[in-house]
Amino acid sequence: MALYGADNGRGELRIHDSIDELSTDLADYIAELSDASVKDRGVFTIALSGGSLIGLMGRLCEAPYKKTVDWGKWHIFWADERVVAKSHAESNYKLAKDGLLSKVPIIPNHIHSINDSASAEQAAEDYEFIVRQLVRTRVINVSQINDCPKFDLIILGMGPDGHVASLFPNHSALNKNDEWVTFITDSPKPPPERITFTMPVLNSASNVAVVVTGIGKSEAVHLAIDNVGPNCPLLPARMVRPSNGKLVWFLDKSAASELDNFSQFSQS
Ligand SMILES: O=C(O)[C@H](O)[C@@H](O)[C@H](O)[C@H](O)COP(=O)(O)O
Repeated sequence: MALYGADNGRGELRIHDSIDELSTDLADYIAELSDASVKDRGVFTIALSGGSLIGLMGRLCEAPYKKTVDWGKWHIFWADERVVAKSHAESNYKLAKDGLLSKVPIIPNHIHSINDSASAEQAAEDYEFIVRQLVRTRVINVSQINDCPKFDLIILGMGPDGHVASLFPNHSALNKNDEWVTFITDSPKPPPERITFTMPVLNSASNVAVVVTGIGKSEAVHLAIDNVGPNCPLLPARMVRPSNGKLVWFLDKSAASELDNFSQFSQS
């Protein structure tokens, strides 16, 4: 059974007994957002990350979602990407293509992948150009607050160090406020070269989901969500607070186990 924590200002918590249950809830959530967005604007813009997330989204390729989701209206982006060839085992594009995109009828030119034959710096510049074009043509919504792109959904994983997308703790990319897409060449998590949406873009989305499983991330979940006082290290995941959107955490019990109110959730 899914256990829903109250929103403490750091997002809605959806804590699940099993990975299986989490995957179904995640598929329901994405399908509902897609329906609402297609009804409202005729498109659904979703930005993916890499890692275990794509496997957890796998339920979307199964019944009933495979038939009921309006895949032709989806536009796919990457909140972050490793700067490697699209055919490379480390490519987030390849991961998503093999695990999801090749199994559902998404229109090929709605899949907005990076320029994989350029340097990290050039790839970031090119990707921002693509996003700007689609903002101009209103495929991607725009935030009235800061003119940033307003994706219908940005879906993130989180590392045990609290990184999201390719925004790592204590890295200068975390403070980039004047660009939509930036690059790094020294990622602590391999491979080193990556491009990533900046924090203002993450926080401009209509919906942000952070999907985290496993005991190895429980401390970072605690630091990202609980009130941990002024000496708390500045975790990228804690900085995710959509200014005019909704944040939802999808956690399994292991990842949630160090939350201050975990015992309360587990009894509800
Ligand atoms: O390309 C990447 O490496 C990412 O987008 C990264 O932010 C990832 O989502 C987290 O590191 C969680 O990855 P895991 O779920 O595999 O631990």
